[in-house]
Amino acid sequence: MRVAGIVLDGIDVEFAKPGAKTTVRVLDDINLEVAGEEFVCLLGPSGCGKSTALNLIAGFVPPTRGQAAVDGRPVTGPGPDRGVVFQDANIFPWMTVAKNVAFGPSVQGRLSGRELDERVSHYLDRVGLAGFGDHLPHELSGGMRQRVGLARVLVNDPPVLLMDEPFGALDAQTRITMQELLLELWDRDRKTVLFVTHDIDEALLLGDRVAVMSARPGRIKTVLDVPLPRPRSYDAMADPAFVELKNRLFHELRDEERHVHTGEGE
Ligand SMILES: Nc1ncnc2c1ncn2[C@@H]1O[C@H](COP(=O)(O)OP(=O)(O)OP(=O)(O)O)[C@@H](O)[C@H]1O
Repeated sequence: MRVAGIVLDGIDVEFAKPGAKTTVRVLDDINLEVAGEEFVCLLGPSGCGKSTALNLIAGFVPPTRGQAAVDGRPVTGPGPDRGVVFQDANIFPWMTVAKNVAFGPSVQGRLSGRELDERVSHYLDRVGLAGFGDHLPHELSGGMRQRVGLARVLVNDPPVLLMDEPFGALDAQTRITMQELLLELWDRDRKTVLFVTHDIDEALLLGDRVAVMSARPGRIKTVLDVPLPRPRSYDAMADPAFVELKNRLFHELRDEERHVHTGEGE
């Protein structure tokens, strides 16, 4: 099956300044193509517009200029072809894990009760939560809640996954476990992924390419290939190619952080 790609073509996004009649430009002439089944990480300093770019592809934010397209169709709003995973797992606290995962497909109403149960247990199994279907979210750790968040999106089988720092709130060890889980899921069931992060290790461990954004207004400053073999695991971080790329990205990001702190580009 051909999987949808993403195209950002000449995108500007401007927001109204609170209390003023002027606008502030957050994204400036963003051009980026993510091929079908490609995993691209969007890396940049805080406030450079990474989430805005992701929200634009998700259809939550309209462009001021330019156009975003998924699978060749212009993005005009949210749609089932794009699954979005946020830092906060975004799960309903009053529903069991299984009911949370079943929520999307049950709203669509296309599956029989039995098909839905099978699908939910399949995805719970895939994210390592077999046996936790009856638990309530408050009974789970942060990592487990994020597994539920992933299953909730994967169960709809969207061809495109948009992930906004999904592991950003987790402790270091859990974060690595979740990164390895995502690698394993993606290796088996390729999707087109745009993954926002400000963590260089995470970007290099996960991505086929890393697009580095400049400080505000956000532009795509550099796009690096990550030629590390797959399947990857945490051990990839010891690869000399990883260390070299990390060094390059560190300097790219440090330059941009300096712009943030000196107010350049505002
Ligand atoms: N809806 C909005 N209205 C006005 N300003 C906004 C809106 N959304 C984002 N911004 C501003 O746009 C800028 C970029 O925000 P965005 O969240 O996209 O950056 P980011 O790179 O994801 O940041 P971080 O890494 O800190 O999460 C920020 O200055 C933010 O305050």
